[in-house]
Amino acid sequence: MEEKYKTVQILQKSQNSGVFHLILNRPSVRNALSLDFFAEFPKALHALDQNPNAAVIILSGSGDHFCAGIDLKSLNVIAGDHSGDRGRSGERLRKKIKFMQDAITAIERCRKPVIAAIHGACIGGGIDIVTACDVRYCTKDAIFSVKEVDLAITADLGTLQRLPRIVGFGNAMELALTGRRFSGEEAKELGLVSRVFGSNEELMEGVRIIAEGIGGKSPLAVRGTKEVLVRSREMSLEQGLDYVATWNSSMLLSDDLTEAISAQIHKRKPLFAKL
Ligand SMILES: CC/C=C\C=C\CC(=O)SCCNC(=O)CCNC(=O)[C@H](O)C(C)(C)COP(=O)(O)OP(=O)(O)OC[C@H]1O[C@@H](n2cnc3c(N)ncnc32)[C@H](O)[C@@H]1OP(=O)(O)O
Repeated sequence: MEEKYKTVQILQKSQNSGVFHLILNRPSVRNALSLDFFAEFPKALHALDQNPNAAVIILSGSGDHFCAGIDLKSLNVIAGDHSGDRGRSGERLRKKIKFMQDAITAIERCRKPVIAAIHGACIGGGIDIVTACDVRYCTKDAIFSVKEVDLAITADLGTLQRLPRIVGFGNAMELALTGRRFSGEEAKELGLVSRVFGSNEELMEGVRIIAEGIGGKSPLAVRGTKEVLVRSREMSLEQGLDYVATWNSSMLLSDDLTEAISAQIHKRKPLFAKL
């Protein structure tokens, strides 16, 4: 039985496809991110990571928007504790920020691919989330903004680290310094999303097909591809090549390789054991 969450929801829309939906689920406040969210989100991802039936995760928002960023009412709770010694209250605040960062990084730690399906607004903390995802798609009417600077905040949950690696340093700097809104089409031009869909229905259907395609591949090869790509960002070319050689020195011994080759030769669909 899946755990019940207040801020997110896990759904499996079709049995056996391996595709699970993780939905930001506070539509009345446009899926704004409360402190509860930062506790529940990594738990939900961990549950999916550990679920052998889950091969791919689609992350989306319920209602009219993907995510309105940090819950502005929680910001007071997060940053408003000035009690006691200033050094100690600073240390408490640092601990909270690290806890929130960790919740977003849980996306990268998840062994299964996480695909963001973005519609409507994706603002501030929403950008922190989608830049940690493995693949991003959006609707034509999606609106993005690295909004933190307008709230007198230096974005601190990953956007300033991950966005430049996706759209390039200059583009990330311009978006983060201006906080300006940009469209789904511009997000595609920048390389922030891989494809733009005409409507939310088309987005969810298109992403489902893509996710099912990935879900039908060798779970070990998919896991290895995510792991090696994410880890290689921090490595030199030589270190990255060394890492993948070590990785494959065990993974290439798996039954998946023989199954994939046999399926290719016999022109049939491969069948892989779950992870
Ligand atoms: C330590 C710090 C860590 C992280 C920091 C992250 C920083 C950020 O995330 S910065 C970004 C903050 N977010 C925003 O500035 C966005 C604010 N919201 C909007 O711009 C709009 O709501 C919208 C997302 C464009 C959607 O517009 P619309 O559909 O017209 O809805 P509204 O009528 O504006 O809102 C409906 C309802 O939701 C409440 N709400 C919206 N956003 C938030 C939010 N971020 N936090 C809390 N509540 C939010 C809004 O107040 C309305 O509530 P009612 O009670 O119905 O009035």
